[in-house]
Amino acid sequence: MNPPAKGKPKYDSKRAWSEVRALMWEHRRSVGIGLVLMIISRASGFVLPYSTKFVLDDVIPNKDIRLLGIIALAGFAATIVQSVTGYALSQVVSVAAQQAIARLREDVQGHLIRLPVRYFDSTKSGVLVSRVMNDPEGIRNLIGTGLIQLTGGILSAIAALGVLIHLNWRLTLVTVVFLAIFGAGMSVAFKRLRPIFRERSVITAEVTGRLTETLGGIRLVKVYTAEERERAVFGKGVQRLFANIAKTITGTSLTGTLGFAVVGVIGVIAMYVGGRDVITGAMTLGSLLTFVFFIAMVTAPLVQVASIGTQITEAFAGLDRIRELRDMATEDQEDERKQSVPTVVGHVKFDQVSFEYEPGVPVLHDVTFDAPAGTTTALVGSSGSGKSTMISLIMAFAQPQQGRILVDGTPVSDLRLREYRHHLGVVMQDNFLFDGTVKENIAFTKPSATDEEIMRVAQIANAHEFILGFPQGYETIVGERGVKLSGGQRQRVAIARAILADPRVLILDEATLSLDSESEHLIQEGLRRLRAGRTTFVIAHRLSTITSANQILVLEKGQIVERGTHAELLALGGRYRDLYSRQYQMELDQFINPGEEIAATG
Ligand SMILES: Nc1ncnc2c1ncn2[C@@H]1O[C@H](COP(=O)(O)OP(=O)(O)OP(=O)(O)O)[C@@H](O)[C@H]1O
Repeated sequence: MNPPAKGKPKYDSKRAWSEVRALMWEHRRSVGIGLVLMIISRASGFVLPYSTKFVLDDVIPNKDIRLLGIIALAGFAATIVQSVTGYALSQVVSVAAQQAIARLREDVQGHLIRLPVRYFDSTKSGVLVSRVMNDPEGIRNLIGTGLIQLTGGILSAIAALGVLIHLNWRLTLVTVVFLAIFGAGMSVAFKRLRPIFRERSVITAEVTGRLTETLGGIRLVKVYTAEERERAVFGKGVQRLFANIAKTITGTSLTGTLGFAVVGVIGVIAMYVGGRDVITGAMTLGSLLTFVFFIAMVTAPLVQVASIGTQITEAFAGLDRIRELRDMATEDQEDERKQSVPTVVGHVKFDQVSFEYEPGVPVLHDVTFDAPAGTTTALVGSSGSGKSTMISLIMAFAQPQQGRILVDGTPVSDLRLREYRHHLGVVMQDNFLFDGTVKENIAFTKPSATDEEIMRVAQIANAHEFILGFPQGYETIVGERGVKLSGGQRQRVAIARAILADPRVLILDEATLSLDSESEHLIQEGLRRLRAGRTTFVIAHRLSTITSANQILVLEKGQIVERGTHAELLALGGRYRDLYSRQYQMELDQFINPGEEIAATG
């Protein structure tokens, strides 16, 4: 597991504050009501301790039962007001905060999934999940009870301090000196704790990410009996998390202890100095007891301020991370600057395209070719030669560093991606299905499709028969990533899905594994129907595909080394012939699909 990312943009507290202000302004109604309720609640909390003074100084010496009744009534009323306002406060403010969290989560997820693909390649999914689910939680502490409690704490500490000065200013001065020492200790402690708190969210994201991967690859883990290794990796992560939490527990409990010690010392001083003042008559007994109560009313909020302060720093850090993410331009935002091209015919051209993922490591070099609308271009070449990279560029997942990719004469970089991708269709080796019904998976490309449409495309894709074979038919649940279907069945659902999308440009990555001849035939037929009339790019592994392609591009180390039709390239006797005799001839010898003999020999 990696240490926390270094070289991150610096934490911008000015911007964070302005964001918090904006957030509070947006929720000014509930924050305002919350503040009023909090002030009423805190003020009513003063009544009971302050009435002690009257009971001791006025009621008892004068045996004034009437006044005692009034004080008791006032105390009772204040308690009710305090409880009701306290309840209303949490209702108004907490609900508003949760609503804001829900909205922010929606917002962040919406922004995240519109970011360019390269961002997902370079960021762990655990981190992304945490960005959407955990970081917005911080809001709770800002517009929820956190900041209001903080304000309330500070206000009531100030008010209580006023009462203390009124009761005995000398004693108050001594108290303040000790509180200042406590405050300084707290500030040092929290300065040290803050980075540890921040690191916690990084560790949590990493551990969650790894756990998600382990579960996603559970079959691989089991086959290679890697359970113990995965447990150890997870254990290490969890221990790191534990060590981090342990540090913060030690830190916070130390500050708590310091708080208790300070309160104790202040209590002792109050008892000693105050006791002498009572003896000398400088202070009444009632004032002394009230003083002691009010010391607690000053210190308790201060301790609270320190802990809420940490939560608020956490919240700031979370919002800061969200801001970083939201500052990244989404593909939609980039689209706004581009011209709208509603129709795509499907004429694709690569014009001296060069591309690298990592600076200085070229993956494609000076690739030029023309794929007229409706034709099929087969990409062949050894592993790592750049076939998938070419496909990524066609899907506009990445932009070439040099050269242009033109669609109907317009550079892809000038097209609105949303509009362009609307005309794309894909069928990959490992077709991703979502956990839902077969019907939902086919309709993924057109949610408004009718049952008849879905059935029609399933028939064209040769999927209808096997779907009807399931007891639940089209309502069969396919399981996460489609695990409940066979590879060939998944492939056919993906073909149906692509047919429904009715794309102008089609991308196929043929399966490398041999399927039994029956389903192989059904899939080939489905693909043939899908390809008809569409510009198709296919990473070809099947002989029937390359023989029927309009052009074959032979890639080697990111360059096109040969191009032409199957017959032309065979006649050339070069790299393609080599590949052909090694790969396809073997296939031809072992396994001939119906109809292929003619194509292969023809
Ligand atoms: N996201 C990425 N970041 C960095 N390098 C990458 C990335 N994806 C691919 N590459 C590199 O680019 C080169 C070409 O990979 P590509 O996947 O295009 O090859 P391919 O011809 O499709 O191979 P295969 O037939 O094995 O799928 C490889 O050297 C690979 O390591």
